Amino acid sequence: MNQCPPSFLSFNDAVAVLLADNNIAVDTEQVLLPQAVNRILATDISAPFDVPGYDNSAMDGYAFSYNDLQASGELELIGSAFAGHPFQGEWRQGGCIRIMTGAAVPAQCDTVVMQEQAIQLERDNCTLVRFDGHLKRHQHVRKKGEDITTGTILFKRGQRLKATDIGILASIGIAQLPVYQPLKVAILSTGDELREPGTEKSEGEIYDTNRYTTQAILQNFGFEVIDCGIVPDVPEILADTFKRALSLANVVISSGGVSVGEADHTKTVLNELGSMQFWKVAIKPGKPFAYGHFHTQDTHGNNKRFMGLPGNPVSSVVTLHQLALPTLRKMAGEHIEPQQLQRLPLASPISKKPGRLEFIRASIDVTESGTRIQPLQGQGSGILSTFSQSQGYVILSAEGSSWQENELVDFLPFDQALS
Ligand SMILES: Nc1nc2c(c(=O)[nH]1)N[C@H]1C(S)=C(S)[C@@H](COP(=O)(O)OP(=O)(O)OC[C@H]3O[C@@H](n4cnc5c(N)ncnc54)[C@H](O)[C@@H]3O)O[C@H]1N2
Ligand code: MOO
Repeated sequence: MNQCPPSFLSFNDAVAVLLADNNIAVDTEQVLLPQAVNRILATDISAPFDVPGYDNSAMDGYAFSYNDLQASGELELIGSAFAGHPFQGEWRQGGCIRIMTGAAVPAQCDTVVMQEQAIQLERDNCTLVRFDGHLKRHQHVRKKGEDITTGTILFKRGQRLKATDIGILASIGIAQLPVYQPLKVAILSTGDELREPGTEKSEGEIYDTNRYTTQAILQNFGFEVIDCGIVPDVPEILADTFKRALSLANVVISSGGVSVGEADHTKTVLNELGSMQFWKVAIKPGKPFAYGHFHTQDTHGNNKRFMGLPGNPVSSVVTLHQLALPTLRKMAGEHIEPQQLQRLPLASPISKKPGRLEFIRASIDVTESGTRIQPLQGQGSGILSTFSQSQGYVILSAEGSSWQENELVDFLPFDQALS
C-alpha cells in the first residue's frame, strides 16, 4: 500500500504526526454573545430551561379545550391573550379566548384555530365563536420544550459557533461565554521575484499570491494573522524575519524556498532557529512541505511551530488546506472530524503515475442523468486559476492507475476554507 519514495512521509502519516504533535496552544477568554460567531467554544453548554418555556400559540386565532367544542359546537369568548400578555381572567368551561401568535396558551386549553376558520356571533349579550372546517386536538399549539429540553447539551467544547448557534444561545439567555483566544499565526513569502500587488513589477518578477490566499483562508477561520511580508532570498534577512515573527506568533508559516534550489534557504535557516520534524510528503501537488519546532517557546513552555509551504501557488493552497489547517485548528481549540469523502462517478477518464497521492481540482457536473465529477484542465501546480471553477478534489491514491468515464472515485467537496 505504502509506495512513498524513501524519506517521504505518506499523506496519512504526515497528518497523524502533525495532529499528534500539537495540542491546544491558546488560553480562553470571555466574549459577549454577538462577538462569539465563528469562535471556538471553550466549554460545554447545556440548556438551563425548556424552550419555549410555556405552551404557546402558532397562529392568530382562538384557543379552547377540544372537549368543550365537541360538546357544544360554539364557544363563548371570555378573554384574550397576546404575546407577552397572558390571559388573566377566570377560566369558564365552554369558553374560548382570542389568542395571538406566541401568546401563552392557558392550561385549560389544548387547541388553537386560526381566525380565518372562525366567526364571531353576538347572542344574548354574549360573544360566541363558531368554527368551521376540520380541526384536530392540539393543533397550532407549540409545546413547552419542543425546541430545547432542560439539560440537553446543546454545544460541545471545541465547537465552532455559527450564526444560528448565536440565536440558540440567546434563546437560553446566554449573554457572554468562554471561547478560545485566536491562535496567532505569522505568515511570510520568500523569493526575490515577488512583488506586492499594487506596486510596479519588472521582467522576471511576479506578484505574491501565496500570502494573500493564506491570509484569506486563515482569517476565514478566525486566526489572528500577523503579516510579515515578502522576504528576499537572503538567509540573514530570512532569519531576522523569522525571529520577528516568533516574537509575535505561536506558529510561523512561510511559503517558498523549501525545495532543493540554490536559493531555497528556508530549511537551512530553520535548522539554525529550531529543528525540522519532517520534510517532504508524498502528495501532488505539495511534496516539499516542511514542519518543524523553533527553539523559542510560548508562555506555556511549548516550542513554537514552523510550517513551510512550497512556493508553487497551488502546492501552497493544497498543503495549507490539507496539512497546516487541521493542525492549526486543533491548536486553536477546535474539535475537527476527519474529512468525509464521497464516492462519485467520473465525467471523463483520468490516469496517474505511481508515487504520490494526488489532489485533482474538479467541478461537480449535475445533469438529469445524475451527478458526476469533472476533473478540470490545468492541473499544474502553478495554475491557480483552476481553483475558481473547482468545487472539490478528486483524490487519487499513491498507486498509479487509470480510471474510465463513469468509474467511481473519491471526491472531497471543498469546505469553508476553499468554497
Ligand atoms: N530539482 C528539483 N526542483 C524542484 C523540485 C524537486 O524535487 N527537485 N520540486 C518542485 C516542487 S514539487 C515544488 S512544489 C517547488 C517548490 O519549491 P520551493 O518551495 O522552493 O518554492 P520556490 O522555488 O521559491 O518557488 C516555486 C515557484 O513558485 C513561485 N512562487 C514562490 N512563492 C510565490 C508566491 N508567494 N506567490 C506566487 N508564486 C510564488 C516561484 O516563483 C516559483 O515559480 O519546487 C520544484 N522544483
Ligand atoms: O509540490 Mo510540487 O507542487 O508537486 O509542484
